[in-house]
Amino acid sequence: MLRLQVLSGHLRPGPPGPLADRARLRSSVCGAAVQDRPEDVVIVHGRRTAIGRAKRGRFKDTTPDELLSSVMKAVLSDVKLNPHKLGDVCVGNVLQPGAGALVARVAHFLSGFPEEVPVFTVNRQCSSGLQALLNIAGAIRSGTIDLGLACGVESMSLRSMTNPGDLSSRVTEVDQARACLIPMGITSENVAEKFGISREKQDAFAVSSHQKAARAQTLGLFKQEIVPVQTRMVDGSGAEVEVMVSEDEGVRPGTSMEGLSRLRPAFSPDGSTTAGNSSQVSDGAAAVLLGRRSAVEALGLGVLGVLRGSAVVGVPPDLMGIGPAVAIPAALERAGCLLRGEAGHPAAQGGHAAARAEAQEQTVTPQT
Ligand SMILES: CC(=O)SCCNC(=O)CCNC(=O)[C@H](O)C(C)(C)COP(=O)(O)OP(=O)(O)OC[C@H]1O[C@@H](n2cnc3c(N)ncnc32)[C@H](O)[C@@H]1OP(=O)(O)O
Repeated sequence: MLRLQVLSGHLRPGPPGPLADRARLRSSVCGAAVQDRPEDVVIVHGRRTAIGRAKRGRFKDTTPDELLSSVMKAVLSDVKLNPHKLGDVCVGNVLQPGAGALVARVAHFLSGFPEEVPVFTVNRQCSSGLQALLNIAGAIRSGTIDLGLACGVESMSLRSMTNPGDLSSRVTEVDQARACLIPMGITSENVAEKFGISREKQDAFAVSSHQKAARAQTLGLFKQEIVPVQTRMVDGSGAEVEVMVSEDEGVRPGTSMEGLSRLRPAFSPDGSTTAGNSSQVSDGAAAVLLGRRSAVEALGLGVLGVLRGSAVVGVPPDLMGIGPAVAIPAALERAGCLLRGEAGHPAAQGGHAAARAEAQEQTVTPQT
């Protein structure tokens, strides 16, 4: 939707700006490179829940199957598609048992989807939802299915990140295996140190990010994509109350450099990663409907975008946050897209939060 159009705008030559319509989308660098083909994998529609603050927000007592079901139903109902038309459903998840396989199938039936439509789940850590999208796209490309639903869901309120599960006692004998056990906050510190990303730079990025999100909220730009969810939560007095969740909870419009500078490092006494410049712990879900262009057009559905290419690249576990800085240039190259700036920027070769932002600033101009 709007977000897709803005991202495509980043890839156009000249100053970035929102694309007004589909014709302009097609004239973007990626779009111009390839003509429409019946076998294109296209994006039809997508919705998400609001992002709740884990453990303290209004989704803290909502189970992930309910979050997931709300977006699964909304996407199909928006485009008036009978769920029987879905060839497959893939759900990305990290923390729920078995990557949320049971959560996904329960959500499927809570949504009123038929049993003939299968569901599977995938865990590629932070990229699990994206991987779900690639799995559905792959099945469309191979001719296995015509249409599919790619989703992602997480409840960080109801599950913890701390239990690594059963691992060999030899995990400490192999450096890279041992590095897989490093907490993510420390990997952020490693990235900041390796790429010289100062506390000031991280705080500045956080301020800019909160400002953009607050402005978008004020302008109502997220309304189109957020599915309002009616749920229940236990409030401070212990009473169960009914709530409607329709706005992201992590946005702090009053965020300032001065306020952020007062926060203590969250993971290491001498570190630079704080509660203010970290990714937050959150609860939420999203779903995207994909299909082969020929099947989508035969059903009279619209096309929001085309999946031109994708790439997955492994990175050192102790620097795991740099993933997007390496994978984005690789994906754009595979898609035949041009990058604004230089794909060879040092942080693009190997960046967490601000480092990743640094690389992206050099390759994809941030929207103001
Ligand atoms: C590839 C990937 O993305 S991997 C990432 C996976 N996710 C993670 O690793 C999660 C990392 N983040 C975390 O673990 C947590 O967010 C932490 C540990 C950094 C912080 O957790 P919390 O202490 O619960 O953070 P919380 O958001 O509640 O903020 C704590 C306090 O910091 C201060 N604070 C936080 N943000 C701001 C801000 N923008 N401006 C000013 N003060 C702030 C406030 O005083 C806040 O207390 P309040 O909510 O009562 O006002």
